[in-house]
Amino acid sequence: MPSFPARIVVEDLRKSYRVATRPPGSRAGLAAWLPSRRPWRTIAALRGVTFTIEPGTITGLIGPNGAGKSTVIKILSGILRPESGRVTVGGLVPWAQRLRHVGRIGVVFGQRSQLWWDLPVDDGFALLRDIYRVPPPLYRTRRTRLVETLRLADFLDQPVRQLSLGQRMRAELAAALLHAPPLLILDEPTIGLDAPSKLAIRAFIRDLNRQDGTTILLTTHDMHDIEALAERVIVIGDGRVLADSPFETLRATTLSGRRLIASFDGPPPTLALPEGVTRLPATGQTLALDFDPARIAAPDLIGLLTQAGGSAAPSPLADVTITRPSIEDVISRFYEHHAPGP
Ligand SMILES: Nc1ncnc2c1ncn2[C@@H]1O[C@H](COP(=O)(O)OP(=O)(O)OP(=O)(O)O)[C@@H](O)[C@H]1O
Repeated sequence: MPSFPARIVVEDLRKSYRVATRPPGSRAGLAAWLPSRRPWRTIAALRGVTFTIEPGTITGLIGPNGAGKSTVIKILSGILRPESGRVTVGGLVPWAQRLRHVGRIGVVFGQRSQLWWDLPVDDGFALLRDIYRVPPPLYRTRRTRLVETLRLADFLDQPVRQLSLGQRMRAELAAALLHAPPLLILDEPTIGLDAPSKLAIRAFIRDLNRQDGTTILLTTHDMHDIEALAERVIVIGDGRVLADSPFETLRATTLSGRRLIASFDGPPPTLALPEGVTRLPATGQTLALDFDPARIAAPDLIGLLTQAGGSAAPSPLADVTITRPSIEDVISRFYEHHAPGP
């Protein structure tokens, strides 16, 4: 069990990046190499982010590309220092008390390795044991358990660079957990993995949370990760928190809609859409509509399709399917709805 509660408190977090801009043209390009001549611009990555995460929970941090998720993760991991705002993780300020802090967290970046590329996996583990000063009895127990649950035995003696992506991800998880941290931060833990590997990683994360009470914070673009794991979802967009709710609330409020796909034997009709119905881009002889069944019943909507067409005879309706939107659809519409202003 974790030895201290990994409560995360983030208040009004702000962070900007200063980037050099390069005006077009080779002469301007050369001048841009001189620091004094270089034009700079500022990117506001976080514009006041606030949330609290309770120990023992699994929280998903989601948002479109460039929203600020990795910046939050890097600040929570102690890699980056914000411009302003307050952050404590289990009472420690990550960037100010970094050494103590990193001994209490595990971090896995799906796109980067914390293991040594040319070293066998097990040698990397031993190095991490020394770096984190893990007491030998704890190390032995943890290593044995992680090797077993993450099925590492077959490739412990192989250099990391020879591993498949799925094997490397499992080794990375073990590496992040050797020192038994009460908080595990995962940045895109299933990126690029095949379906069975994704399932295995999700099952491992869930068990870790249930059995050890480890607090989990993960970013992902894979909504199946969120559906399988996150009891709570924080949506970040344009450096701000757009939504923060239990996953079930997000599901109930946004997944109640239905999608109707109708195909016609000819051009689809032009419709005056009733309230609660939105037309989606569709091609050829197909019409796609999202509708709220509380406002218009499916048979009534189908009735409209068969009668529509103005003065011309409507194309005959060939087929109709009604589906629930996937969590991906819901989230991408949510992002569109909250798109940053100019
Ligand atoms: N080192 C950096 N230097 C300059 N700008 C940066 C840097 N890191 C991030 N940014 C900018 O800050 C903003 C937030 O980036 P961040 O990587 O936090 O987003 P993200 O939500 O993790 O995106 P993604 O889903 O694409 O990984 C973006 O506009 C990005 O271009």
